[in-house]
Amino acid sequence: MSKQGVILLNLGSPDSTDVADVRRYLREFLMDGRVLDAPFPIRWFLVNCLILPTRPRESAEAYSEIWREDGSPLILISQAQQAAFAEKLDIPVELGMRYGNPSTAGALRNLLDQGVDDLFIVPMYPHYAMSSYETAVVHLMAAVREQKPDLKTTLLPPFYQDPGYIDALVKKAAPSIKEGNFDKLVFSFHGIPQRHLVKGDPSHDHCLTTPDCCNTCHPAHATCYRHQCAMTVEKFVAAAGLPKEKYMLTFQSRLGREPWLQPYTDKTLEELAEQGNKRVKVMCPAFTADCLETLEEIAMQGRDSFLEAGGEDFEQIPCLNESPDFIDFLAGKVRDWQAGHYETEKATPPAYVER
Ligand SMILES: C=CC1=C(C)c2cc3[nH]c(cc4nc(cc5[nH]c(cc1n2)c(C)c5CCC(=O)O)C(CCC(=O)O)=C4C)c(C)c3C=C
Ligand SMILES: [Fe+2]
Ligand SMILES: [Fe+2]
Repeated sequence: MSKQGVILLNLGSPDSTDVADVRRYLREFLMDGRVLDAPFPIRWFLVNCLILPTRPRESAEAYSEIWREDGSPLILISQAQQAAFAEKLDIPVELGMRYGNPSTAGALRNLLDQGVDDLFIVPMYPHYAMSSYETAVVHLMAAVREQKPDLKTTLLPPFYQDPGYIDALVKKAAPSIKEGNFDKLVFSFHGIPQRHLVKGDPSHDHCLTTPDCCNTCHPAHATCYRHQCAMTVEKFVAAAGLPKEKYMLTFQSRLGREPWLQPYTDKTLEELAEQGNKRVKVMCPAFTADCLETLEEIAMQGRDSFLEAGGEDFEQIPCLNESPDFIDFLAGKVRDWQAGHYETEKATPPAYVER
């Protein structure tokens, strides 16, 4: 008899708002070759000589604005998701962060200590990006190799257009949008460098080769973050019945000088206000838990710049967090796995025949 377990993966927060803790977290985050993908010596120079001397202080201040009495919102919300999830299932559920604590290796160890030998992996990212979904999974699989190479594992694919996820998003937004009392709903996704899209295109012949590449059927979309974000928006507005003039898709949180996915959220919010849009709602579907990027960058900085540019009413619609519809949706995925609806990763290669 095998023993099943679930691991939820997210990116993580610093342990506290102390500059030293934020520096340690940023070093781990930015030395990840899937986040800053320059060759190691250049990455080392960028991180240690250009970013770490100043950014930890600025980031620590930003974290202090959103920090709760008992810790980081991202960690606390993720733990609440874990608890809500565990209540729905009768198997162990652990939470592992890519950077910082609780660590992915520790979460795996806890599951193995409980005798788990069949693991369902749930990256809490609806969209595939090298710097979110991929790095979290690769990091876990390195821990699996170290701790129990023969562990049976099954991976939940990105769920960016799954009707259950879209339905949970629509229900979350409903109290804010159902009266139609807004000029624009902005879907703001965490950005990535444009270069990452091209790098992640397995066909080497699609992403960003034409302006509307994301609307053309192509196998590259299995790993195309921009396509997957656009699909989330398309499915959402179809389900919510929103006309084209009522919404926009933008990308936030850029870092460095190279071009990231556009349009940029910060510039768009100012432009919207300048064009006379008085009431704006923003939702951030790339995050399943509220965090620095939603609570500080959007709900504080975004609000300030929108109001300063002439806007009057601004709302950041909360992420899915521990909303019952979202937890039910994920619990349904676990039940599908338990019912054998996912293929296992084990495949027997054909015998090698010498010619
Ligand atoms: C959709 C999810 C995310 C993608 C894609 C992503 C890409 C990405 N991020 C950075 C740089 C930073 N991100 C930081 C924090 C952070 N990012 C995400 C999600 C995605 N990042 C989360 C959930 C968080 C954690 C927020 C929290 O509440 O703790 C940070 C640290 C904070 C700061 O100093 O701004 C950095 C730095 C890059 C460069 C990148 C793509 C290449
Ligand atoms: Fe990020
Ligand atoms: Fe694309």
